[in-house]
Amino acid sequence: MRGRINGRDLGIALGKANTLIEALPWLERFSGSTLVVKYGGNAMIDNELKRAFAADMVFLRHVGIKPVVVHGGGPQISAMLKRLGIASEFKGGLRVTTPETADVVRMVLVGQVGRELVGLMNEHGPHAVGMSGEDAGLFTAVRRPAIVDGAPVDIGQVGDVEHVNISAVADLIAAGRIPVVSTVAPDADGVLHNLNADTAAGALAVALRARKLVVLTDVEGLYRNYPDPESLIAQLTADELAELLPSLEAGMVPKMEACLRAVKGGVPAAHVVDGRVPHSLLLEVFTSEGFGTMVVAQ
Ligand SMILES: Nc1ncnc2c1ncn2[C@@H]1O[C@H](COP(=O)(O)OP(=O)(O)O)[C@@H](O)[C@H]1O
Ligand SMILES: CC(=O)N[C@@H](CCC(=O)OP(=O)(O)O)C(=O)O
Repeated sequence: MRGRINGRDLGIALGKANTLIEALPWLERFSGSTLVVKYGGNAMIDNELKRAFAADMVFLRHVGIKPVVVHGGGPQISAMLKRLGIASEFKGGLRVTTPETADVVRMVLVGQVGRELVGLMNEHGPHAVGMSGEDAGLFTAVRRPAIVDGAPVDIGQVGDVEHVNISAVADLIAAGRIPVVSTVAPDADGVLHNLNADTAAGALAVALRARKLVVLTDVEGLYRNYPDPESLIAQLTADELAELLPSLEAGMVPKMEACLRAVKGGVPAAHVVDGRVPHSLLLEVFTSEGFGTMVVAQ
């Protein structure tokens, strides 16, 4: 039987009630809106964190917000390539992708990382549906080079999102499901491309006219002078970010480009938050203080 709140516990109980009521204005504001959440491979540290993430997505769904998950898996792909004796190489923050690498990327993202997240969310009920850019024509890719020292360098089957077929996810959202998107996609000729997950999340947030893009990673947010902890940026505008971009290092480049693309494409706010902190997404969405770094149009 449930214990009843008694006088001794009242302080703690009122604290819980205050936490719930602090969320009210944010629930009112965001209920009914679409939230694109990018869950980075580096933030998938242990099962407990992944479970907390899955519970957060289901929580959002239950309070009337429409989460769309785009997951990464860079470290997981690198681990599988190593097991298979295939070298990993990155240029300008993007993986050099041969046809053989592309097969491994698809196998790990679709068959392993995406599956696991879908399974964790579905422990709460039949909520999540996994799909990749190949399903229902969700993404069409266009080959992109890496930018190294200001110059384009060919890195194989790596793509940007050329076209999004929003009906592929809109139908799932309308049915009350949580789409969990793995970022591989065919180009116009049907050739499989590896999409950076930040890039794909930014493009999807714009196409879906999302209310927010939230990127979960393994740092507290964007640092002006990485890794000086004093230089963490709480908020910046698209113009300020555009100015800062050329000075950023590898992993942060696609992430901040995605935030910029989202905000310039009409998404009111893009956030980078620390996915190593359990429930960091709830702290960002439902507290007045917010969490991590927020990018706004102006
Ligand atoms: N200015 C910066 N602010 C924050 N992190 C930075 C910055 N420059 C480089 N980084 C690096 O970017 C990493 C995050 O990118 P990445 O490793 O690709 O993560 P994810 O798997 O979440 O996409 C951080 O762990 C950090 O080492
Ligand atoms: C082109 C490219 O670099 N694709 C990424 C896709 C996965 C990803 O983006 O994962 P994270 O978000 O965990 O970094 C890769 O192959 O690692």
